[in-house]
Amino acid sequence: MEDLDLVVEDGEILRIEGPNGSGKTSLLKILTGQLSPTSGQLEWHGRSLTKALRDYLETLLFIGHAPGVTASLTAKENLGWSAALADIRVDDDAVEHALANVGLYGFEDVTAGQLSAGQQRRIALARLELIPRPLWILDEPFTALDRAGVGWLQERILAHRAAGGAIVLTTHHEFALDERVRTVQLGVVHGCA
Ligand SMILES: Nc1ncnc2c1ncn2[C@@H]1O[C@H](COP(=O)(O)OP(=O)(O)OP(=O)(O)O)[C@@H](O)[C@H]1O
Repeated sequence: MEDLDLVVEDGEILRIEGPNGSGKTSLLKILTGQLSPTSGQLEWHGRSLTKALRDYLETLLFIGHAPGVTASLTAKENLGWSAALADIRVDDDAVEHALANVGLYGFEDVTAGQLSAGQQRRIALARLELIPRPLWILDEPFTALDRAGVGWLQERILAHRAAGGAIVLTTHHEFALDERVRTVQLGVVHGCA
């Protein structure tokens, strides 16, 4: 990545585009504090991200390329752990409600390893329902979702923006958000066209 200069405002969707290997996931790792850039700087509310990292991470909800669920835990346990790691106190009803909202009613007590790829992705996405954070950073969130799941996620993203939230995402999927989605194009990787 070179000459990358971007600002993400409240109430904005920023889509990172680029071919395989162009650095989309690496950029998201930099934006989530998991990787340090070799040069350049990141700021959050005018403060250097290095200094503001703790405060920044409390505003952030990151869902990575892999669903990040533990196969041996049930859907409910996975989501409960996610909430605990985010320091959010939730009761069983809230967890079950979030799972129902992502279409996992009746699967609450099934271990994630026994669920399909799309259902595991839905457990991860249930964090969006349960953990209130203004900034969402989502790496390929549409992966493995069926048409209904894609529709739900599109609506959820638009609702988050309408509520003043910000979303940074990567996706290879064509999706129907709207013309107000800003796009950053990362470099071309040579190879198959
Ligand atoms: N852990 C790593 N160590 C060394 N190089 C890495 C590492 N992770 C990624 N890279 C390099 O960075 C490049 C960009 O990888 P990245 O995962 O950011 O691409 P991407 O745009 O997200 O790709 P895709 O569309 O396939 O998900 C890779 O081709 C690889 O050369």
